[in-house]
Amino acid sequence: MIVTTAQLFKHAYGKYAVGAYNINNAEQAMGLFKGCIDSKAPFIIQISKGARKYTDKKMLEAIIRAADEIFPEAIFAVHLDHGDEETCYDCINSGFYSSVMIDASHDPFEENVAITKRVVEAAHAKGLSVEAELGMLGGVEEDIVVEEGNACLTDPAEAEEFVKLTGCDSLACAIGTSHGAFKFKGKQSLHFDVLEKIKSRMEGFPLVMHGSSSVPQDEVARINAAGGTIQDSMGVDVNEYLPAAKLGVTKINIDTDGRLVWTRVHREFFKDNSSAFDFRPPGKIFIEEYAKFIASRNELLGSAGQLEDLRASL
Ligand SMILES: O=C(CO)COP(=O)(O)O
Ligand SMILES: O=C[C@H](O)COP(=O)(O)O
Ligand SMILES: [Zn+2]
Ligand SMILES: [Zn+2]
Repeated sequence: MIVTTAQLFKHAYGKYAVGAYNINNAEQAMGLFKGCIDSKAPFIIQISKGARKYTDKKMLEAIIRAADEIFPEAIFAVHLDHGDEETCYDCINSGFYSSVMIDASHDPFEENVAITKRVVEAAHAKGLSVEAELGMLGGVEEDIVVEEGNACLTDPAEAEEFVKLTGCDSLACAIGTSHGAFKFKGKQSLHFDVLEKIKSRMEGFPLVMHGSSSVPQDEVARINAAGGTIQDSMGVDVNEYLPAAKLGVTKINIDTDGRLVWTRVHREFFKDNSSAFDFRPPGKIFIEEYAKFIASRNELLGSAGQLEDLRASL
């Protein structure tokens, strides 16, 4: 069942975070739905601009609608990830999306406010919610690369002002994470001090954490043992998901870690079966492994086991 992100956030706020997972194809959809049903968790499907172009946005929509029929117990929202203004309007008018993210965080503050305001107006007129972004994460997102030194944390006073000015429904804050597989050289903690300050100014307002993959070291080691050359790096400490959730982070975005599962499964499969050429055997393994990965993340986010309580509240 497709619901709004607002319904998911209302149930989760201050207690747990809803996992927001990017998908691009049928295998990811099957693994995601299976993992969320196995762990009894609500979830958010994220669709990036790149995912909309990978096969075709209509193909992805059809896959998700089919998954909804195959897994009738599932409760989820469909969200545009890192949208520009034009893509936001396309999604708002599609009748399929629950919410959109307008990411104008790379523009100056005033510009970010103006663009976000326009999207909020269009989205609210059709009953959709809007996630906006303030501050700048490091790493790679779509075609933008932000070097570590240029990333900047969200300013709590600015965040409060931004939300007042734009009327957005949730805010992606930069609290020390970055996109992609190359996050931190050593172990690093989230900036809980910044998060606490943001929360104290905006009690009850849902915050979003991007760049939340953990880049599991054993996963990277297995990929490299099977021929990969993924460089040494650390991700977000998974034990910090729940403390962040208690401070108002209601949506946690995880994409890279799922790609690492895909890479490990396929590298190992073809290393062990060098004459194989049927994509279905590794595809089947991937679906199972991705489902297990998703269930493990939902446990850490605290969303596991929330499905029936959420259903009763709708
Ligand atoms: O923020 C994300 C999608 O918007 C994903 O972050 P990761 O690259 O850490 O998985
Ligand atoms: O933040 C970006 C997401 O991980 C989506 O990545 P993508 O644009 O390669 O689909
Ligand atoms: Zn951004
Ligand atoms: Zn992101």
